[in-house]
Amino acid sequence: MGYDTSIGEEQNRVDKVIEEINIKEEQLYEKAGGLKESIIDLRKNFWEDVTVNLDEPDDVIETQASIKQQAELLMERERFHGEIGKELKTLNRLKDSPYFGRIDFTEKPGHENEPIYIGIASLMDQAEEDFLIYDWRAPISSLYYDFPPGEAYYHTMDNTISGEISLKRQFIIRQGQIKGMFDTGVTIGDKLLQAALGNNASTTMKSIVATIQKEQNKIIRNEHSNLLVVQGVAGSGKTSAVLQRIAYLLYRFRGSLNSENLLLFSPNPLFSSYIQNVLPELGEANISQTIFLDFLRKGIEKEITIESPFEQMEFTLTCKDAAELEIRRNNMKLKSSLKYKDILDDYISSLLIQGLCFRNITLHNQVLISKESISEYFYSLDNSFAIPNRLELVAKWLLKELRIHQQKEKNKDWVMEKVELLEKEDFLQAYYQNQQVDEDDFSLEEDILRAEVVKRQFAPIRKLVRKFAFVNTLATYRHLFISWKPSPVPNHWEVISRLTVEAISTKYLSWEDATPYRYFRGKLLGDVSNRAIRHLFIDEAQDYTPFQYAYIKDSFPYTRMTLLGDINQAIYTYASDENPLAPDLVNENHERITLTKSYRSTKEIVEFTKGFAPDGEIIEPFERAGERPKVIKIDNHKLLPNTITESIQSLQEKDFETIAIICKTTEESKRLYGLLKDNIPIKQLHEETYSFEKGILILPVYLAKGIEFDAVIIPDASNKHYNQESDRTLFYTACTRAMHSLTMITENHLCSFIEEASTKTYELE
Ligand SMILES: Nc1ncnc2c1ncn2[C@@H]1O[C@H](COP(=O)(O)OP(=O)(O)OP(=O)(O)O)[C@@H](O)[C@H]1O
Repeated sequence: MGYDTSIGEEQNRVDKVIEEINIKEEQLYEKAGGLKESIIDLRKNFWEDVTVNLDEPDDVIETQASIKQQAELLMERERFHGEIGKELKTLNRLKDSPYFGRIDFTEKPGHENEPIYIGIASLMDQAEEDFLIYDWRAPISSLYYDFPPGEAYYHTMDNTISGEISLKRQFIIRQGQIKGMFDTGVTIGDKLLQAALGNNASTTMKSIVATIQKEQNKIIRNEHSNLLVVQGVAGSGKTSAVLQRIAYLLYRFRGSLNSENLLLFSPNPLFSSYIQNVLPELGEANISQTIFLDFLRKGIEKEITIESPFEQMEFTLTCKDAAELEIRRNNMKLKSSLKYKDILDDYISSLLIQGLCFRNITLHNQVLISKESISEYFYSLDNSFAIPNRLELVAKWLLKELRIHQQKEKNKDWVMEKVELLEKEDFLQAYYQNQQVDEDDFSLEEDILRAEVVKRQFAPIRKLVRKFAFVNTLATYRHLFISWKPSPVPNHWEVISRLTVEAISTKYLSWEDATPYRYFRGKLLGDVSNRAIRHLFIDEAQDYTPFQYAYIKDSFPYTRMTLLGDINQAIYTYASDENPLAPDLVNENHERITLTKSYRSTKEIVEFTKGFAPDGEIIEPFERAGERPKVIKIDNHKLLPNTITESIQSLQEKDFETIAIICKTTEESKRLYGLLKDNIPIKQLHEETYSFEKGILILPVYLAKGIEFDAVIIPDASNKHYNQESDRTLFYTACTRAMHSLTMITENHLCSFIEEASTKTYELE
């Protein structure tokens, strides 16, 4: 029998739990206070408590040990202080809302029926015997997510425990008061989910712990897959699930895994800030996030300009010159492919014998060591050694040569000029560093100062040599298109070569060349694989080309990966029609989870977008009602600003707070912004926008990836604007950003995608 308690009794329990929390909090404050004083004391008296004696070697060792011991003590206390702070924060959160779920579970056979309350963290009673609250990530809590009332089981580390759930209850508790309580039936009762999804959009993503769905729970709790691939339709909770997964892994492997071991690749800076609250809300530290462009940038010379994926997209969507576009597309297609990786590998092998380009080593524009002599030295070394190993030997040789040059330079005139420019402190430092100087011997003094000046001039050169800066990787890459012929020669190789050489000559890398170049550079200079990152999460994985994905795998060979994406939203299809989510491309061992239910948008919006989604038949809407999407036809483009303004007014009357005008390109978004900005308070979002406020926003679709808004207006849904098959995923992505309302405006003809949707699924005005 379950404890079918009434709301009054449940509130009593909440009050009691809060009392316990208060007591715990008090105790922690006391501990923290005492600890803080002891840390301050320790810091103050650090040197007094250390035995310092440097007379004999043994004493030195003892002194070192004593310092180390004292430092460790301090660090340990500080760490403990940090942990208390974290615990206090969690208690504070629990005080507001101690839990969101309860299940009454009877373990078979003949066990007692036990109510289990689930919240964002565990809490024990004062005797440390019973759990007042179970962490949502505890093994037993999975019952709440995986089963309706009835037979159920969960896995512990080494066992499976079966039993029966007699009650399943959801709570909404705010400021310690129960605001809602629902007993759920056979389906996880989604009153709570209904309520959560019906809310207005927020400018930062929220955690979904209270309403995780069974399929999402599989993603969150997956522990054994080295590669987990999630294909989930728009709004199916991929991003939400991956963030809860991170929190789960940090909890499950606490002690051996921390936030520095995890890395998330996100689609744009706006998205990064959009999700930044979720982990702290769950009491976990944020993990590192980066956009792929920034990740590449770190390994490419600073003086090279790299095109961003958005610039590439903007070019493709706005280029009016068909021939130029064709060449560029061919370039993208080749350089996105694994075939191109093979070409690079062949070229790299050929460089073992000849062709590597070097740079002169110069001082004040005078060549000290010429590139020809570096090349000669390099190619005199045993060619069975890998290139990076040979470069290591070249660097050693160069450093030795530089020492000889340094000696020679010392007596030149320019050195004396620089000596005179030395600052007083530098002067003294150089002078006294050399203690055996005879103070009356001026020639020795000059010698020391000259040596100091030359050493300083050579220091940056030596540093660059250690970094192999004497190898000109960009020129070597360029030569691939000038003096080398791949075999077999790929289609359009000649025009592709011309295009690439032209760009590289101005130190510009197109987005399609950025990853291949980074890969190439790594192979020449010797990339060390990243061992610190134990889990890598790639959101919007469908937007990575096969080459990029192969490069990522190469860079993180020991890392577990979770790829999340949606083939329907593959907006870079013009560059590559293969993507890393496609089953035939992921040929290594992996586990695949498919999410088909869409939670973000109302049923009406999902029914409409399903009509033209590339893989539409599998999309299921969540039962949340709203108005049908609206298509407004105008006869003249001059009416557009007014039509948009009127739509916004009517949306605001319905209390929608975040209204996004989603354009196809930045060009369109700039133009429209110009037309609207004097009439309505509107914010334009661009590639460098890092956060946004509620209100009226205008942005291109590729920056809206992963984000959602109360209402979306598509200002030009005509067949002139969305006219290519490759526009389908763009249009689908734009429409699926809407939670509650979708409006499309078109002059003349509707785009073919709308026409593919059943006319019953939208309203035509
Ligand atoms: N189990 C859930 N409980 C509550 N809300 C949920 C749940 N799953 C998804 N949502 C909500 O649905 C919306 C979409 O989720 P999310 O952004 O994670 O989906 P996605 O699959 O990454 O979408 P897209 O691919 O379209 O960017 C969010 O508002 C999220 O909070």
